Amino acid sequence: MYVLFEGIDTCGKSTQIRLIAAEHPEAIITREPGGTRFGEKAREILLEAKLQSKRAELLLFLADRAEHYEEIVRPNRDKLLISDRGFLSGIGYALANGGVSLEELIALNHFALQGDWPDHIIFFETDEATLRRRLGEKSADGIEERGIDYLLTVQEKMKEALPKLAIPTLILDARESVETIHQKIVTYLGI
Ligand SMILES: Nc1ncnc2c1ncn2[C@@H]1O[C@H](COP(=O)(O)OP(=O)(O)O)[C@@H](O)[C@H]1O
Ligand SMILES: Cc1cn([C@H]2C[C@H](O)[C@@H](COP(=O)(O)OP(=O)(O)O)O2)c(=O)[nH]c1=O
Repeated sequence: MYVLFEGIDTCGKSTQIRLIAAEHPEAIITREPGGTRFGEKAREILLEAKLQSKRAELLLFLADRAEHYEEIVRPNRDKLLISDRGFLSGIGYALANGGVSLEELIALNHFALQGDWPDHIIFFETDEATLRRRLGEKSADGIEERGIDYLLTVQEKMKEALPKLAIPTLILDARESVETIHQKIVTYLGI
C-alpha cells in the first residue's frame, strides 16, 4: 500500500509519519525529494531554490521522483510504504510557480511514476495563523522563504488538483491535536 502524506510546510506530515513508524517497524518510510542517493543530492540543490529556471527545477523534482519510484516504490509496492510528500507536492508547487498547466503536470507525473499512482493520499490542510506560528518556530529553507502567501497558494492548488486525480484521499484539519489526527489516519488506513 503506497501512501502519500501531503500538505504544505509545517502542516504536520513528519510528526504523523514518525508516530506510524514507531507503531509499524515493518513500514518503509521514505520522502521526496530524497529517499535515494541521487535524491539526497537533488534535494540539496532543490532546497537551496537557486535554479533560475522554474522548468529546470520542475524537471529535477521529476527526475528525483522517477528514480525514487524505481528504487523505492516499485520493489516495496506490497508493503506499508509511506512517503513524506510525492507527486501532489509536485503539482501544487509547480502550479504556484506558474508556466505549466495541471494537465501537463498530470502527464509529466504519470510518466515519472510509470502510471502507478499512490493508493491513498493523506492531505493536511492548515490555515494562515497556524502556518505563520509554526514557520516562525523553525529556520526557513529556500522554498519556505518564498513566503506565507506562496505556501497558501500551493495549498489551494493542491486542493484544486485532488478531485481531478481520483485517488482516495483523507483530508485532515492540521489544527487538530497530534493524537486526534493520528487516530483518524490509523482508522482510515486500517493499520
Ligand atoms: N497537530 C499538531 N498540533 C500542534 N503542533 C503540531 C501538530 N503537528 C505538528 N506540530 C508541530 O508543528 C511543527 C511542524 O510539524 P512537522 O510534522 O515537522 O510538519 P511538516 O513535516 O508537514 O513540515 C513541528 O514543530 C511540530 O511539532
Ligand atoms: C516533492 C516536491 C517538493 N517540493 C518542495 C516542498 C518543500 O518546500 C520542499 C521539500 O522540503 P521538505 O523539508 O521535505 O518539506 P517540509 O518542510 O514540509 O518538511 O520541496 C516542490 O516544490 N516540488 C515537489 O515536487
